[in-house]
Amino acid sequence: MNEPNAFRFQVNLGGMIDILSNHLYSSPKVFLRELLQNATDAITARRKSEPGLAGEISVELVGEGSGSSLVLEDNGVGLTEEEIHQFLAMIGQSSKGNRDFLSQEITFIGRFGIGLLSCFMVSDEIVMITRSAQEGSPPLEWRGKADGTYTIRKLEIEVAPGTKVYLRCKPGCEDYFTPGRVGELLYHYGVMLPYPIRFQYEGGLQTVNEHIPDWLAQPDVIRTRKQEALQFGRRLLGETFTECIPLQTSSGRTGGIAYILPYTVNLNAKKTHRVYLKQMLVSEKAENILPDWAFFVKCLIWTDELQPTASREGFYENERLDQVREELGDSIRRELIRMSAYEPDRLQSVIRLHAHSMKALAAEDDTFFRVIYKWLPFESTYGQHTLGELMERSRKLGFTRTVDEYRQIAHIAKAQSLLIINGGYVYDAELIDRLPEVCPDVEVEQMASTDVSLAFGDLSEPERHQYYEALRQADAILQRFRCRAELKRFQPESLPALYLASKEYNAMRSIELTKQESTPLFASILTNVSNRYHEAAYATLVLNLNNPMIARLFAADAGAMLPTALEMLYVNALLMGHYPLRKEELSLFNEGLLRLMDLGLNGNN
Ligand SMILES: Nc1ncnc2c1ncn2[C@@H]1O[C@H](COP(=O)(O)OP(=O)(O)OP(=O)(O)O)[C@@H](O)[C@H]1O
Repeated sequence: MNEPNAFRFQVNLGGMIDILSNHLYSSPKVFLRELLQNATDAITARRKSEPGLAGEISVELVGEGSGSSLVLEDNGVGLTEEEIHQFLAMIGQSSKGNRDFLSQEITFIGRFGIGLLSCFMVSDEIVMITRSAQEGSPPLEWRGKADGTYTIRKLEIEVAPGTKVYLRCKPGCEDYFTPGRVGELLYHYGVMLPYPIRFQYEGGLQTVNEHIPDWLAQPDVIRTRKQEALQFGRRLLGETFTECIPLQTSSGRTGGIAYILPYTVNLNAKKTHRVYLKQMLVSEKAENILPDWAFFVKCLIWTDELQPTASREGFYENERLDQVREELGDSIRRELIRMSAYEPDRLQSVIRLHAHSMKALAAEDDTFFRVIYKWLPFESTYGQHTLGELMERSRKLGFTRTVDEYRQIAHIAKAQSLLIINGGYVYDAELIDRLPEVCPDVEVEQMASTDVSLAFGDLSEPERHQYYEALRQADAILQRFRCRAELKRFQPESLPALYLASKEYNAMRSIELTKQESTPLFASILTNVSNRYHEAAYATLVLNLNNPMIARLFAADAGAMLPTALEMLYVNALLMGHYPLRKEELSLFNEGLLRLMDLGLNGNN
């Protein structure tokens, strides 16, 4: 039998570059990151056999904008001709040998063998002059083109070991070839690099990473040098901060600074942090490096133990990352606990801005909850207060589980000085529920709208007789809404009527509201469902005899006025309780209003 022919895959380099530039890298600017990274790796590799070598990276911009060139030189390990064929010209092949994703040892930053291709986003050709540090290696010139071809030639010149990369500005990329932009990007990516980077351009020379901040080795020093650390954060993250927290893992291999955001952020806000691997910025948008609750900080993190993904915009989810995330979270938690003991005012101002984050953390961590519960703010019928302040007012705290329930009873509870907390926002009810574990002398009780009726005063026997007939009429008027009328006395006087509904009734109401917006088929299914609730479903309109208008309505023979007045009171009570209105209730309100105006005008005539 004939052997099938074996062919090699061909790579369309143009297509490959398009994939990288449009789908892998967030912007062409990353070419400078990749070049700095290669230079750093090359120096690190050479220092393995020559530990005393002082690494150096120099960048030169010749000209500006179109027609200009950028040259990046390092005194690293260089490349032999064989290595060029094997690593440089082979896409996806790297000399850096740490492909093992589980490896704990990360010597080099690069490892995918694709980084250099990013240079094609800003230049049509990459020219490299390199001389390997191996004894007797000749200087070589490699020219790689975006069409996938390359040439190599030996050079008859004297050069020291190392590599020089030349890029000529491609039309449309002029912005990346100006001194301002190059200087800014070099700082951005290389400010923490251990090897000095010098940048030369027409009329200027600057050292990018003159002072490597010493909090890299010991993040704790920012406690005594806060202003410096805040300024560092402003330069790198472009925001003005007033608070920062040192971060460090137990291995000492990951550290950083967490800057507390000076404004309140949404629970779902994207959390992005800037991460330096081996002191080189690899990720500006790392999302997965801190616990979810830490959405109130923006961090600078440096590590030598995490594996970046090929795009560098995240890190591989593995046990190591889990541990780092946990320990960085611990650093933040510990600092907040420390503040509670020594700088409570500082902690309180953080809580005021980031209550949501603090509650998320307290919900997850009992110790933290015990430390900060007093300062957590809650909405209550006594206003917006911290739990500590509310507990000073009463050792018995009522709370609701939903915002709707709270709204339905807040006005009446307020009038009766009943302390009820709105537990409807995320984490709130959960935390209140746990309060007695922390403060055994505090009682908490979940309240439903039907519970406030406990504070209603019954009518006297003669009153009951007096209003019997009017109440019967009122009951009949409200029957079509499956609502009963009751006459009571309660506070505040200004509230004429209160709408109370059982859970079943509320369920039925919301099914009916959905029915009004559904297709006929779905509506008939919903009818079957809501029928199940009919038996148990009831609502009550409690009319307040303390209210002068209700007193007049029931005392006098209201006659023609009674049905309209009751319907209006019913709709008004629904609105006060924040219940959504059904179609017929809305039209009732409109018609009722007109009818009352009509009656009023006729009466006045
Ligand atoms: N300045 C340099 N000095 C020495 N060798 C270099 C230099 N730049 C590139 N190389 C060689 O070229 C290879 C390919 O580089 P490239 O940037 O494409 O990938 P990488 O750095 O290995 O991995 P990654 O894609 O993760 O950055 C490297 O593995 C290295 O062997």
